[in-house]
Amino acid sequence: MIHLQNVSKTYPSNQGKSAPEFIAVQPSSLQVEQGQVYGIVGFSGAGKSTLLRLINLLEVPTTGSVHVDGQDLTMLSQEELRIARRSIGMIFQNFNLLSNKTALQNVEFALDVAGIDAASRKKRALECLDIVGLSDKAGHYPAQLSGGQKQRVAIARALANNPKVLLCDEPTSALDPHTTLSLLKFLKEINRKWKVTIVIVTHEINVVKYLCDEVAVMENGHIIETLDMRDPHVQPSSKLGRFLFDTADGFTKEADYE
Ligand SMILES: Nc1ncnc2c1ncn2[C@@H]1O[C@H](COP(=O)(O)OP(=O)(O)OP(=O)(O)O)[C@@H](O)[C@H]1O
Repeated sequence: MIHLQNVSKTYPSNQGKSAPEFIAVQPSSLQVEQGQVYGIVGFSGAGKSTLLRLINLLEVPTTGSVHVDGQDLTMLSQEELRIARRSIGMIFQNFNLLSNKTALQNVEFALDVAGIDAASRKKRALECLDIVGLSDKAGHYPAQLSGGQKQRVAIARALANNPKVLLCDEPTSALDPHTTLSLLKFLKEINRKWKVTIVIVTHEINVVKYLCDEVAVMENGHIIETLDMRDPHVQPSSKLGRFLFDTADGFTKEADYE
């Protein structure tokens, strides 16, 4: 479903033109099968979000190709890319809801962008709010919703166009443990019920253990190893992988890693 081949991302230095560029993602390859939940873990600044955003070309790769559902997104025109992106939903740590729109209008927005007419838009948006269990909050503004509810609206918006892929950028980082668990259960259900392929960036190894079929461990812009989480005897071979996985309570403290 997703195949990144030798993708890299370099940013110009903010220290002036003569300073060296910054390589956020070193040439990396990654393959995600249809229906998988794929995790990307690592410490802050490792390049996880950048790698995720390369999948829907929110970041244009400096090198390499990005195949999603059989199409090389780097070869598409802007209009073709706009259409291809309907198959790729995304949710963010801070929800990214429009504060001046209600829950319903936020979901409708994604359908509006996709050119769906007003009547069908409302019907589908209500359906999506129902899927996330928020029909009764359709008229509420983001400020009137809890963090977990906001993330559910964001998920409803991401699902509105029936995506094949859902990209999740630290979706539980702003949530308390109880809300996190209920959201993870919900993401699992979306994956199982609607066969949506999920890629999730997280720094919480518990999220990986609960949700992921496979995980890529990132350090300094490199994917240093990938692990099959379906294997009950899976053993990380990298120092960072062992540190992340062996932390007793599953939550990692970067300050403890040397
Ligand atoms: N637009 C940009 N311009 C310049 N540098 C950037 C840009 N976006 C990201 N970076 C840099 O690239 C590196 C990787 O960032 P990225 O957000 O991908 O890391 P991350 O692993 O997701 O970290 P976090 O968990 O803190 O979000 C960081 O050092 C960051 O400062």
